[in-house]
Amino acid sequence: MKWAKPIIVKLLEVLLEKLNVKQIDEPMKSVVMGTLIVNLIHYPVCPNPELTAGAGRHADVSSITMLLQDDVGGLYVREPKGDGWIHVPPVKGALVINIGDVLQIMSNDRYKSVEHRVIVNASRNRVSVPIFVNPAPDAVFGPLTQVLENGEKPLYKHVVYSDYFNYFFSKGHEGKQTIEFAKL
Ligand SMILES: O=C(O)CCC(=O)C(=O)O
Ligand SMILES: [Fe+2]
Repeated sequence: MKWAKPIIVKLLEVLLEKLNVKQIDEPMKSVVMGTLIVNLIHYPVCPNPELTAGAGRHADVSSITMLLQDDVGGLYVREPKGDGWIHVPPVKGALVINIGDVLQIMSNDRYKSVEHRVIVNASRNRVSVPIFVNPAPDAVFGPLTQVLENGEKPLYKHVVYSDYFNYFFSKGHEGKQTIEFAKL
C-alpha cells in the first residue's frame, strides 16, 4: 500500500481537477479514499469456463479500483456502446484502473463506472489483486456542488456509503443495476 497510495492520490487529483475540485481536503479525502481495501483473488482452473461464474458482471462500488492481474487474462469490460465485451489483455507491469460508481455519481455522469466480469481459464489458475479505493463507511456522497454550479440538474441523491455498499452486497451481481439505488 505504501507504493500504491501516491499513485491513487495522483489519479484522484487529476480526475477531480476536471470536476473543478482544486484540492483534496480532509472531508473530500474521506469521501474519495476513506477506505482502501486490498483483495487477493484466486480463480481456480475450470475445464468448463462457460459453466462457472468467475466474477459476474458488475461495476465496482469504489471511486476508482486499481488492479494488478497476472498473465492469464479473463477480465472483460463492457463495450461503451452495444452488448459486447472487450478483453483487457494482461500487460506486464501495467495496472488496470477502473472508474467506480462513486465517481460516476459525484461527477453527475461525466465519468461512467465500467461494467466488467471475469471468465475463468480452462487450463490455468488466475490471480488478481485489486485495490478498491472506497469512501469511509459513514461518508455521504452525491453529485458535487462544483459540477452542479451552472444550474445542472442532479441525477443522483446523496447517500451514506455504507448503505450503498450494503445494497451492492445484498444481491447478486447484475451489471450496472446498483447505481439505481442513488438515482433521483
Ligand atoms: O479479477 C479481476 O480481474 C477483477 C475482479 C473484480 O472485478 C472485483 O473484484 O471487483
Ligand atoms: Fe470489479
